Amino acid sequence: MTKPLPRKIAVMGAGSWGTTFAKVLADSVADQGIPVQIWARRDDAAHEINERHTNSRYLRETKLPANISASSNQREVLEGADLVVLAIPSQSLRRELAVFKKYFEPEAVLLSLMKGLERGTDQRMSEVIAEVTQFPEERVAVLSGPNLAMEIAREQPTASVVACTDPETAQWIAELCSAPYFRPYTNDDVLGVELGGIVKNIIALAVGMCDGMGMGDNTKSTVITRGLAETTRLVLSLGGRLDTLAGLSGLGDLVATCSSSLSRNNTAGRLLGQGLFLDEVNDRMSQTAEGIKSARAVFDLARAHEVEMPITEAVVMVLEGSLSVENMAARLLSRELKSEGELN
Ligand SMILES: NC(=O)c1ccc[n+]([C@@H]2O[C@H](COP(=O)([O-])OP(=O)(O)OC[C@H]3O[C@@H](n4cnc5c(N)ncnc54)[C@H](O)[C@@H]3O)[C@@H](O)[C@H]2O)c1
Ligand SMILES: O=P(O)(O)OC[C@H](O)CO
Repeated sequence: MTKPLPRKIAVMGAGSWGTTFAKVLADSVADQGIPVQIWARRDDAAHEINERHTNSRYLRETKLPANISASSNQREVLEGADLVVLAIPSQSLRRELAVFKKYFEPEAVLLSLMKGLERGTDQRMSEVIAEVTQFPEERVAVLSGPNLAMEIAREQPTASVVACTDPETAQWIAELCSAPYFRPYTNDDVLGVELGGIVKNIIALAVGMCDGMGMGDNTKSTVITRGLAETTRLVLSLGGRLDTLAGLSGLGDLVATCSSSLSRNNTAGRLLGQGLFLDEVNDRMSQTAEGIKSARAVFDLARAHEVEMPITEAVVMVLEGSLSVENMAARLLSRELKSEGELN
């Protein structure tokens, strides 16, 4: 361990990923006697975690380890926490941070699990965190990878990536979340890791739309591959690295999300492909599908940097009602022919 062990770990958000990642942490640090405390918005969710060691709304019957507790009081959860994990919907982060930051320990490390881009500012979550808290980038990290919460809650093996510009911080976090069924790698390309996790949600919406319209595996593979190409163009133009996109937080997460019926983004896309209106899809989704809100921000960011992202553009048009799902394929296929290797 490169830094001292944390006295306590706080996880802000008791949804499916916040609760599951709290379990990963708790399983990882159980022998070291480090408590993991979850902040739940609702009292009844905190009560259920404390009394029954379950969070049935999100994780059904999964039993949570004994060293996890919960509270709906932000101050109680954050006081004494040297590692703070943030797992709430991306569009609400800025507002919630304004409250959380009053209780952060001055030397705490902040870790984002979120995979959205802020609408209006086009900022990644690590950028929002740094701006609102004024914490130095050495103490702001992100975790991203092929991490469907329900599979990890069932302890099915997976890997992920902890990214921070400070390798020592990334290593410290990786050691704290290394469980028998969860293997974290480290990376210093924060932008590449974070954007891979954001854009894959939009590509998963597109894949879901194709599924919903009854298209087959050639179509799916084409969207995934060309989705990776446009993600790569964006990441490279903003200073991220190509090898990051070939890794778990790039290709790995893209494949998992686009293939899985557990994915909320894939599911939302499928419902749109089946002909539901966006309002109807939103009504049916009880959980966060980040791509729906982030698509416009990603497209704006790409345009500001003159990066072509045709799949993202088509998804934005479908979401905003200026293109029907039925016409999406025709629009993408009628573009000017080009060489596959062109990254710009
Ligand atoms: N679920 C997954 O498999 C998974 C995996 C990796 C990353 N993520 C990312 O983690 C983040 C959280 O996702 P999740 O799956 O836990 O979402 P979720 O919808 O399951 O839960 C969201 C949690 O945030 C709370 N919340 C909702 N609105 C809020 C608000 N306005 N302010 C504060 N809290 C609010 C909810 O009460 C809930 O506890 C997202 O960015 C998602 O993309 C999810
Ligand atoms: O359910 P989704 O679509 O938010 O995807 C969950 C994770 O990001 C997969 O890694």
